[in-house]
Amino acid sequence: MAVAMPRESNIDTVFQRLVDSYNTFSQAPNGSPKAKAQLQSAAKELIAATQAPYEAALAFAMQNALFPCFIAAGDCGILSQWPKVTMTAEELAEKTGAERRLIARLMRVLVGAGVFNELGEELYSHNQLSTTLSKPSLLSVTKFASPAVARLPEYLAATSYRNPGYSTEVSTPFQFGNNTPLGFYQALAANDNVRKGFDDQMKAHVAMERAKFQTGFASMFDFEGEVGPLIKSPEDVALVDVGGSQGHVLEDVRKHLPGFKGRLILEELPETLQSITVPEGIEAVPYNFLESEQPIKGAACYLLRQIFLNWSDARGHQILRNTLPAMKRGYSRLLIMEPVPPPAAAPMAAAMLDIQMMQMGGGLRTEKQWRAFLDDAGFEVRNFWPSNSNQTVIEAVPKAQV
Ligand SMILES: C[S@@+](CC[C@H](N)C(=O)[O-])C[C@H]1O[C@@H](n2cnc3c(N)ncnc32)[C@H](O)[C@@H]1O
Repeated sequence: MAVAMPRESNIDTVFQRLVDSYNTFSQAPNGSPKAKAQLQSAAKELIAATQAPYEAALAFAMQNALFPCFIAAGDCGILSQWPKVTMTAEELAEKTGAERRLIARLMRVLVGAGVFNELGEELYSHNQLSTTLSKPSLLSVTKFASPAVARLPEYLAATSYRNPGYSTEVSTPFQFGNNTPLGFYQALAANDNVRKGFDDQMKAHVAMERAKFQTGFASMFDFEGEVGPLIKSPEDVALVDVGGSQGHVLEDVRKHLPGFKGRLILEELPETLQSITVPEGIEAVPYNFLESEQPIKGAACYLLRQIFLNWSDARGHQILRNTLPAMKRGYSRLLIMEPVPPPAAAPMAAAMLDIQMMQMGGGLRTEKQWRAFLDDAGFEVRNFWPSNSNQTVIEAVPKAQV
C-alpha cells in the first residue's frame, strides 16, 4: 500500500501567497513592477518550499554549470536561428559540428533553465527565451562582460573586500578580470563587433519597453508639460541626451511627442557616432563627458540615461562637474534615468545588474544614495518619477536655484 508523503507544513501557506500575489498582479494597472516582483518572489518561495534544505543548497551551488552551458551553446551555434521549427540532437549536431551526445547534455541543462522546449527524447524547439538569447549582440556582450564577473571573488580578496570604485587609483574589476589597463568603454571601443552589439542592446530596450509595458521613454517623464513651456524658439535646445548611444531615446521623444518643440541633441563618444545612423531630426555632437565641460550651454534638459550606474561616485562627480557650468540657473534641469532599487526587497534583476556594474567600479544607487551623491556635487533632487518599467527618472537642479 502506498504511504502518503508527509507534506511540508508551509506549502499550503506559500501556495496561498502565490495565488494572492497572482490576483494582485492580474488586477494591477499596466503590469505594476511591485506586483510583478511580489508574484515572482512568491513563485520562488513555492519552489523553495518543495525542496529539502540540502537539496536546495545543492541546486543553488550547482548553478555554476548553467552559464558555461549557455556560452558553449552560443559559441558552437546551438543558440542561433534554426532552419526548422523543431530539431533533434542529431540535426543540431549536423548543423553545428558538435557531438550529438554533448548536445543532449547541454540541452538538458538549458531546457531545465527554461531555455528551449523539450518535446520528446532529444527533440527540441525554440521558445521566447532561447530566441532572445540567440541574438548575436546579446551573446557577444555577455561574453565580453563575463571574465570580470567570474573573477570578482579574486578581485575582492585582493582589494581586502573594499567596495569596488572606492578609489580611482585602483584597477576596476573589469581591468583586473581581463588583465588590461583599458577601462570597460575603452576596451569596447577597441572591439568594433562587440561595441556594435552593445549599442544594439541599448537600442533594443526601447522596443522592449514599448512592447512589454506599453510605455516608452517619452512617457516616463512629462516632457510636454514640464519642458514644453520652456521652449520659446525653434533654436532653443530642449534635450541633450548625454551618452545617448544611437539616439533611441530622442527618437522615441520625436516620434511619440510630435508637438514637442526645440532641438534634440545626441552626444556620444566619436567612435560610437561614426558607426551609427543618427535618427532624422536629431543633431549629433561628439563629446567625452569625463574629459571636458558640456559644450551645449543652456539646454532645458540634460538627460543621462543609464550613465551613472557605470561609474564610481568619484567619476560620476566628474561628469556632474562637467555638466554644471553649462546649466542655466532657474531653467535647465538634469534628468537621470536608471533603475533605483528600493532600500529593501530589491528585485533580483536589479541586484544582478548592480553586480554587473560593479565590474566598472559603478553600481545602482538607492533613493537615499542618489540624494547624497547629487547633493555632494551641488545638485538638489526635485523629484523621483517612478515608471512601470524598471527605470526611474530622477529630476535634479543646481542647488542655488532652489
Ligand atoms: C549603458 S550605455 C547607455 C546608453 C543610452 N544612454 C541608453 O540609455 O540607452 C552608456 C553609454 O555611455 C557612453 N559613454 C561611455 N563613456 C563615455 C564618455 N566618456 N563620454 C561620453 N559617452 C560615454 C557609451 O558609449 C554608451 O553608449
